Amino acid sequence: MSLSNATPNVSSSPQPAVETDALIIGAGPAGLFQAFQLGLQGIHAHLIDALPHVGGQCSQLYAHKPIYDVPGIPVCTGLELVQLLEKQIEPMNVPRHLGQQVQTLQAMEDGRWQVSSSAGAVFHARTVFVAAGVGAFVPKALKVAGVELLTAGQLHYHPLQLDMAAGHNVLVYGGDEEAVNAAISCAATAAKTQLMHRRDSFNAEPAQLAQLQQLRESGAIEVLIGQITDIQQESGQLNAVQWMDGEGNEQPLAIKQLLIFQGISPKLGPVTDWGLALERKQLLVDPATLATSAQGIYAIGDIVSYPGKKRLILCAFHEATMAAFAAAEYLQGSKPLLEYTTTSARLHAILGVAH
Ligand SMILES: Cc1cc2nc3c(=O)[nH]c(=O)nc-3n(C[C@H](O)[C@H](O)[C@H](O)COP(=O)(O)OP(=O)(O)OC[C@H]3O[C@@H](n4cnc5c(N)ncnc54)[C@H](O)[C@@H]3O)c2cc1C
Repeated sequence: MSLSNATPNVSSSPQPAVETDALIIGAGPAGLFQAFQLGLQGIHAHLIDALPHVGGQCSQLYAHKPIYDVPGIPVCTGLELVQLLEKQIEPMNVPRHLGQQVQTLQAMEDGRWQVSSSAGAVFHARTVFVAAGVGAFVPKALKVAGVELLTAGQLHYHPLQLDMAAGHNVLVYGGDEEAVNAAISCAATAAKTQLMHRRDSFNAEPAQLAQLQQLRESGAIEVLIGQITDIQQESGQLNAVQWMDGEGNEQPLAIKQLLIFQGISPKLGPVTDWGLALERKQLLVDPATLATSAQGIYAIGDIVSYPGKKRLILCAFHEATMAAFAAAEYLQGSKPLLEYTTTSARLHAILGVAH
C-alpha cells in the first residue's frame, strides 16, 4: 500500500458506511489506549490513522529511543510501548483503518456523526474520539509542476510494497534509510533502478550502505546527484522527469515509476475545520470528561487544551480513561460503575482471562 498516491485514494464505487458506537481518529498512544478503555466499558471502537501503521509519534518520530516516564515501565523504546499497547487491546478486536486521513466530520440528523476518509471510507459513529496528536502524519509532497496531472499508479509516496517496480524504469527520490532500502529492493525486479538525492551521502545503516555501494559498482543501481525540476507527462502518463545536477545542468530522465521519499511530517489539517472549539489550534475540552464543544465528540492526547494540560503519554492515558467513562454514561444513559480489572468478572470476560 502506498502511504499516499498522487491523487487521494478515493474509491470509484461508494463503500457502505461503517456503523459503530465509537470511532477513534488517531492511532497514537492516546488512541490505542482509548480503544482499551472503551473496550472495558463494553464499547466497541474502530481506529483510523493516516499512517500505514499504529503508534503515532512513538513509532514515527522515536521508535528506537528510550522512554523513562511511563508508569510501571522503567524504560522502553517508542516501538516497544506501541507493541505493548497493541498487545493490551488484542482482546478488544479493534478494526484498524490505516493509511487514510479523516477529512470531514459532520453531524447527522439522528445525533450521530458522519466521518469520511481520504480512502473513501464513511463511518456513522455515535461517539467520536479525536486523538489526532500533532496532526496527521503525511508524506511531504513533491512540489513540481505537472505532478497533479499524473494518473494513479505512477507516483508513490513512501510505498511499503514495491511490486509496481517490476520490469520498469524506476526512479527512487530521497536519501534516507527508506529510500536506500527501496532502491536496493527495486534493483532486484526493475528494468532499471536510479536513486536520486541532493548529495552523494545517504542516511542508512552501514550494512545497507555497503549493499548500495555493491549494487552501484555492479551497475544495478545508478546514483544521480541532483533534484527533480519538472515532470514530463502525456495524457497523465509519466514519460520522464527533468532534473538538475549539482552544476546546474538540466536534462530529461526517462522513467515509468517515481518513488518519493522526502520524509513524513505531521499536518494538523482538517481537525481545525470541523467546527469544534479551539484554543491556539488545540481542541478545547472539559478535563473532567474530555468532551469537546460538540455532543458525543471527545478529544484526548496532544491535540487537547485545558488548564494545566501536559503533552505527555501518561496524561493521554488518564484522559482516555476519563473520556471512556464519560462516553459510557452518554451512550448508556447512566453512570458506569467503577470496577477493578483485578476482581471484576465482567472485565475478565472482556479481557478473556479466567476469573
Ligand atoms: C522525540 C520525542 C520524544 C518524546 N518523549 C516522550 C517521553 O519520554 N515521555 C512522554 O510522555 N512523552 C514523550 N513525547 C510526547 C509523546 O510522544 C506524545 O505526548 C504522544 O505521542 C501523544 O500521543 P497522541 O496519541 O495524542 O498523538 P500522536 O502520537 O501524535 O498520534 C496521533 C495520530 O493521529 C493521526 N492523525 C492525526 N490527524 C488525523 C486525521 N485527520 N486522520 C487520520 N489520522 C490522523 C496521526 O497520523 C498520528 O498517528 C515525545 C515526543 C517526541 C517528539
